[in-house]
Amino acid sequence: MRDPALDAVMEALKTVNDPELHRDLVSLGMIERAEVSGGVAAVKVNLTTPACPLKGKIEGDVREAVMAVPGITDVVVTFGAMVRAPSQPALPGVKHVLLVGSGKGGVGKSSVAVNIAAALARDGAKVGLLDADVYGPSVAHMMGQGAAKVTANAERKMQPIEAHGVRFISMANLSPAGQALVWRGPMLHSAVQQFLKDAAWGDLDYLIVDLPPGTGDVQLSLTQTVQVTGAVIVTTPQDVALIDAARAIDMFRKASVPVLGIVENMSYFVAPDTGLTYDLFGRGGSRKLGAEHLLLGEVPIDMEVRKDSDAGVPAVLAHPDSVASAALTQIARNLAGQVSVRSMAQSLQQSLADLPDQLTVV
Ligand SMILES: Nc1ncnc2c1ncn2[C@@H]1O[C@H](COP(=O)(O)OP(=O)(O)OP(=O)(O)O)[C@@H](O)[C@H]1O
Repeated sequence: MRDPALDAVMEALKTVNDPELHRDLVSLGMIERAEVSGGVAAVKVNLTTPACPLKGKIEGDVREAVMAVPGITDVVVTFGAMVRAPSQPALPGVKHVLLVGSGKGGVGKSSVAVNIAAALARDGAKVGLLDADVYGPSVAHMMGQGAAKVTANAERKMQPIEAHGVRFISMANLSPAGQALVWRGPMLHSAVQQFLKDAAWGDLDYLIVDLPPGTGDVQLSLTQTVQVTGAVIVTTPQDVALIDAARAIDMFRKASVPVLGIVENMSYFVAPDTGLTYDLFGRGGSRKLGAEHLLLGEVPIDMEVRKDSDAGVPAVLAHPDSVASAALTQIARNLAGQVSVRSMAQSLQQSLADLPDQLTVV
């Protein structure tokens, strides 16, 4: 028997749009459960990522729409999440490979990659982190696992190390500490292949890859080895960094890797004693990279970010309430949001392509 109160709640939910996907929650299949009992509605929304940047807005919109239904006196909104895999998942079990690159060194690419990974994992996503910065691997140290060694499992696959809720592999955990790696292109190609394909990553929503700075062999090798969902470019706002960042963007464009957004690191500095803000490198400079590139966020220079890195705990976990950590957390969520939008657009395109020819809109 149909429940008219439940029907009315479902009708109300059809008026609530996902703010990023611009379609209603019902037709997107995001309402996992809706019940009405004694005037109280219980609605479970299945998000496209646990790191949804607009969870609060969706909750507010659902509440408002359902409370407007006559007879409803309260509404309880709960959330679940399932990251959608693209039609061609990157690797078996790995839904999305996301590259973190930069035009030049020292702009904070590894710090951003580590904090994005930790923030997504804290939000409930299954996250891996591959340190492909084979010349200057710093991820192991930043994760507090500089001395750990990668072992082989029963299937003779590399077993990623786990820390802060993230599975990761870094060259630093394979080579004796302090030894420089003198590798040439083909060796690098096979090392990156092995890290990706011969590691027991297990099921992952996101595999974050910390690339070496610049536009070289490793970057190309990666884009040729797996289906990459997209790349993030980390830059400081100063002109010399932006020129190199533009080069990195161009490289990804040529390799057909979508650039999902820009992270402006070391954007500004707030003096802890006076509270005054200094735009040391010219805050907002990354907008010069062009309006078509989404700015995922601006991270201030914060001594805690550096200290936490050195102490082996990502800042988003060690000091979650600092301005820099809040920015990094929001960047991770904005990135997850971009991945959802891309996946949705891809699956819509796919369903259009699957339509019989006579139905295709011309
Ligand atoms: N927002 C920030 N505030 C303060 N220190 C930062 C910030 N971002 C990064 N750092 C520090 O700057 C240094 C360089 O950062 P990181 O190693 O992440 O850069 P990178 O671009 O990956 O460098 P490389 O190209 O050499 O691998 C580190 O000491 C790091 O702790």
